[in-house]
Amino acid sequence: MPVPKAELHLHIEGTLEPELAFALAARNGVTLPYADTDALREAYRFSDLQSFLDLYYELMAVLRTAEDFTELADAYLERAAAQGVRHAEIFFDPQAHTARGIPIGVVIEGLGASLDRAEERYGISTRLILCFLRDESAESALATLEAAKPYLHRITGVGLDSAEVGHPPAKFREVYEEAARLGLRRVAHAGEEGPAAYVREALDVLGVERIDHGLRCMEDPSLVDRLARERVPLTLCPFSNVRLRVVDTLAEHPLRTMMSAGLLVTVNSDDPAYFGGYVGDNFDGVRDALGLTEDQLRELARNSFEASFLEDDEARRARYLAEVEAYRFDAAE
Ligand SMILES: Nc1ncnc2[nH]cnc12
Ligand SMILES: [Zn+2]
Repeated sequence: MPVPKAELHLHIEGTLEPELAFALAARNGVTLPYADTDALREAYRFSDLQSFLDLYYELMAVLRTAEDFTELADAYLERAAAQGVRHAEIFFDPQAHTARGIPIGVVIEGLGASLDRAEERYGISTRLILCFLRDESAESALATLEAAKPYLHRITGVGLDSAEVGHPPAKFREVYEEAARLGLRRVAHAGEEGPAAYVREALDVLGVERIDHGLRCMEDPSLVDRLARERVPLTLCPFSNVRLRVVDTLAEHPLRTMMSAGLLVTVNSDDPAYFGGYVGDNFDGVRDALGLTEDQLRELARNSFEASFLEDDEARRARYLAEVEAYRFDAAE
């Protein structure tokens, strides 16, 4: 069994595997502009974040009913469990669905039906994080949070994703203030393609507790010092960074340098159906490409639970951390 871990940066729509996409397309009478799953996989060659997002939003057309969202989450949880995931904090993009006429309640209740039985079926505890699309307007983000109010019992926090450059965090000050008033936790993608200044802005203007990606903080040494001192978690996604050309190769990924700088980093899969692997595959990939030691892998697993939003269940966090300490790498596989 792989090392126990939490996954903290995972877009549920990014777990849509080609086989499920075609099955849902057939069920819902949606025509995809690809002949078959092989032709679709051929399209998974990305030049940057936007070229990925174009396909990611296009394929969402197959998700129409609550059952579709339940099936999508079930498929992710099953794969995640097999890769050692014990806790998952799952992003979803409501505006990508409401824009197609799918009510937000269908999305949340569909995902919720899967998450309600995740512990019993897959041994995974879960949280749901509602993300705003940063290339949509601030008003649209506010309307989305308003529409989510009947479902807040299912939502732990808010996030910010989609095309980063040109959409700085400060654009969403008001909706993050409202989210804080509602008692929601706050995270944001920053420093993936955008500059280190966006990471600072996410902390200072949006009050986020974790940064998703955050890679480009490395261009600003005083920001690195601050992130390390304040123990702000960074949810890294190594396979994603290679596929979206944020880094050239896995061997050049700054993960190790970031750990050495004292940063609280975690390893995650982002959009595993598109980027060549789930979170355990990302762990194996960086272990091999960067020559990580067992101690470093254990540190990454420990970090994932420390960075998780388990403050409402510290007993569970302690149990997971004990599992990490008891794990024997030499007995694996
Ligand atoms: N890596 C990523 N960056 C920004 N938005 C996303 N939405 C899904 N994956 C994303
Ligand atoms: Zn992401």
